Amino acid sequence: MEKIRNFCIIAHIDHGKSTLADRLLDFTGSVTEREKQDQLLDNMDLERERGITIKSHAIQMEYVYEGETYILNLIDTPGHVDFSYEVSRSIAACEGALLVVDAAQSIQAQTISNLYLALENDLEIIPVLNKVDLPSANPEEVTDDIVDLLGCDPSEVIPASAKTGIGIGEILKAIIERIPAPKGNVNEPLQALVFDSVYNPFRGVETYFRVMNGEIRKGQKIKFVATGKAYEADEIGTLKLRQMPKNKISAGDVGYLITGIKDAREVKVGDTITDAANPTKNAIEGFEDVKPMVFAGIYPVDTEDFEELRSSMEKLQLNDASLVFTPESSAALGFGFRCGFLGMLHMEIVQERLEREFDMTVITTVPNVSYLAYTTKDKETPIVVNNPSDLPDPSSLDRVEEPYIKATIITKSDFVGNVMSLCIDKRGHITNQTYLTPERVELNFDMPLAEIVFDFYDRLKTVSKGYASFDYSPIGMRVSKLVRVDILLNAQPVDALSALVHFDNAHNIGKKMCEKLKELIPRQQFDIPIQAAIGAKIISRETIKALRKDVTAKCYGGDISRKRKLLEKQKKGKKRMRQVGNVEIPQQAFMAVLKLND
Ligand SMILES: Nc1nc2c(ncn2[C@@H]2O[C@H](COP(=O)(O)OP(=O)(O)OP(=O)(O)O)[C@@H](O)[C@H]2O)c(=O)[nH]1
Repeated sequence: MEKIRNFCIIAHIDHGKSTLADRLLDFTGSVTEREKQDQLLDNMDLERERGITIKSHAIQMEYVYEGETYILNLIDTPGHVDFSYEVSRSIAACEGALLVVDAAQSIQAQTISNLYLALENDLEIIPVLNKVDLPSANPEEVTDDIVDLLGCDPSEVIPASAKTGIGIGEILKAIIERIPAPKGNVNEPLQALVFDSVYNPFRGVETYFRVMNGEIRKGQKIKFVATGKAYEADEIGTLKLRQMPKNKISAGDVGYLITGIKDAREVKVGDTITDAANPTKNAIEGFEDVKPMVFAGIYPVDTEDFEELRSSMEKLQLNDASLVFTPESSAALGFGFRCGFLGMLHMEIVQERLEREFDMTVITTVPNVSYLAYTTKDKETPIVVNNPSDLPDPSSLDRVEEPYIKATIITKSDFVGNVMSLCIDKRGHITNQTYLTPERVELNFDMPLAEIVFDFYDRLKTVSKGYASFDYSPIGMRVSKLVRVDILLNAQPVDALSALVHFDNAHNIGKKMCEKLKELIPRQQFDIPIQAAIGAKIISRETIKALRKDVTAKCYGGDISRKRKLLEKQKKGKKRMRQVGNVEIPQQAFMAVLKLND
């Protein structure tokens, strides 16, 4: 165990995490030249075909230092804020972290948020100043920034280039000398932390774990503490470029487990694996069920495809444990599902996979966050509102609470004004402002999650000309004045177009919604009034004027095949349209509320 080092790499996006990992693998000879050319690529093709993530989640290197062979386990952390809980679990499996900072860009929002996670887990931090080869690098200044942030000595910061290989030997030396060896007792009952899992269509769920105490043996009867389920460890092993089956993995080490589990939901990141017969008394602390943050309806374009959609969603859930869904029905769209996602990125991935892997064309409705509503009858028991139609009638409503987040934004001082007005526009309250250097400012805001899940990040990039980085973490529920804005087309309410918005913005949003829908809904053979309403009160109105579009008008003469082609083309264009009453609504219209500022 003294010869094992478990570490992760934390960095802001694009600061060179993956490139550094590759360089470490090269330097330790974990990939031979041939493997680099042949097997690595083969492996990747295969993985691509099977639809498994190409990146490895943990990789083991061997490195000889001062005559002793060390085992270095590099544990990968997911990069996107949607998956921050998973980052915290990966971090919990390590004793140390390389904090990679780009020598041209210095410290950014995710550098800080990931650093805090690492410090909470008592990790030894090794600061790496990457990209020193860049002409635009500012090594002295950025080193000062790092020293200020960590309170370390400037000599502890390792200048490196993941591209040219500068400093890689120094980094390996620091990993061995500065990161403590894992602690743990081989003689105690098995206690292993699940930090990741992937779904492999041929072998079932592969679970990645770090043994904290005891050991896990091939064939052992094991149990997952949170789910309470027991399995046989069919195969265990360590992860090099490919899986290396082993007979046993002991305290301190990292490995994979295959048990024939076919449903990803049975393996939860953060859970503890233990021996079924002699279970540990101390499950690893801090287990959390991942909670979806964003909800939206998914409906088949063709109502007849509902059952097919259900079976596709069930299959998708087998390998995406964080996807949740329940059937719902909409007067406008018929039967579909209300789905919960970790964030907007996750929602896009799910929609994309339904189309690509299952050939389903779906309509997604306006996403919203999850609210809690209390009625005057019962002011204590909340009603969970994941769908605008679940909001109780305003007359019976006592109060509504919405989720808030703490946002961390780092930007240049020139853009502080712009960023502040954006955040205030998004109902944010500034809580802190710190000058990291005379040019760089860290701003903290408390903001409603609902305001940032949609277009916030894009607008932040615009107002800061790209010089702002952003991260957030949830801070609980707060009371808010919410109303539901309904949309009526041809005097018929279209429930799938309803949105929950803050009262102060409701009139403005209602007006913009009507204008946007007028743009997006194609003209039809009759006038279509569009109205926005809060309860029975109409707050805005537009009209789409009638038009008859005859696509075959151009086809004079008798060429029937050409005419058919045009009609076919027109049918395709309609694919993502839904007939609601006698109005055809294209997919974009259902998302119109998100694009009001375009
Ligand atoms: N010049 C120079 N470029 C580098 C260096 N390290 C990484 N890069 C480049 O920086 C870009 C981002 O590097 P990645 O390794 O993909 O960064 P990452 O942090 O893994 O990014 P994500 O995976 O998107 O989070 C790539 O274009 C790299 O080629 C370096 O030391 N010097």
